[in-house]
Amino acid sequence: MTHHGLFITFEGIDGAGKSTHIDALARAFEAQGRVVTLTREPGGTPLAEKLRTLILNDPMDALTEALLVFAARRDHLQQRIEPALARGEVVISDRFTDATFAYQGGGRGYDWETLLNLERMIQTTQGPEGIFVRQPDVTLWFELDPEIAAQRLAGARVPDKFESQNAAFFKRVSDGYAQRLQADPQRFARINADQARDAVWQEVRQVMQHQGWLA
Ligand SMILES: Nc1ncnc2c1ncn2[C@@H]1O[C@H](COP(=O)(O)OP(=O)(O)OP(=O)(O)O)[C@@H](O)[C@H]1O
Ligand SMILES: Cc1cn([C@H]2C[C@H](O)[C@@H](COP(=O)(O)O)O2)c(=O)[nH]c1=O
Repeated sequence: MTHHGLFITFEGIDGAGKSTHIDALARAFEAQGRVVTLTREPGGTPLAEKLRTLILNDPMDALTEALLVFAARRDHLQQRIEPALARGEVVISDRFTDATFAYQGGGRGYDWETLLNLERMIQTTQGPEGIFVRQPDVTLWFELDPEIAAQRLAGARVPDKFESQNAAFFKRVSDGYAQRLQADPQRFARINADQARDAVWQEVRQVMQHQGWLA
């Protein structure tokens, strides 16, 4: 049986609980016979993982950060995401371009229009139906109060450059996500991340069932 590729992204502030559910979603698709590519941004290819180390650890200005995340994304799209989608796989990515608008646009205050231009340039794809700008089929936005996310992360691991930002930064990141949702409401599903893990998982599952992708 041939399948259409599906591109699903998880988004939200650090500590919102995304990673907790990504594996479970992959297993649920596999149980239905789908091949899954699990990946993350920044990262997902050897080159993009090298850029990730720089992005998460080295101080740099907002434009440099934006250019590096888009460079990593271009490699990721070309080497992993597009080939997997062409094979009909389910691609699940822990973050994608909405994170750039949220963190570099919202958190850092970098120019939104420039990010839109970079998005168009980096995600332009040549497919059988012509040229288009690649976007996820569905984006799950894990919404959580920054104070609660910080409590969840406290002591869990050594914080990186982003995780050590204050609550005001994460409030701007959340506002950035909200702005992306407003611009493309059909693509987004809001997940109430301020619930027990099982209740969060039920919401994730329901979104997939609503799309007709999971039984
Ligand atoms: N629903 C929940 N209730 C309480 N704690 C949770 C819940 N979901 C996840 N956690 C815990 O919160 C912490 C952060 O979760 P997780 O790593 O999944 O978040 P994340 O969104 O992937 O973060 P990051 O983007 O920084 O990697 C972990 O210690 C995890 O066990
Ligand atoms: C894709 C992307 C990510 N970031 C930030 C957001 C997070 O703080 C880190 C990634 O860490 P995670 O534990 O894997 O969530 O990178 C960003 O600032 N811009 C981006 O485009």
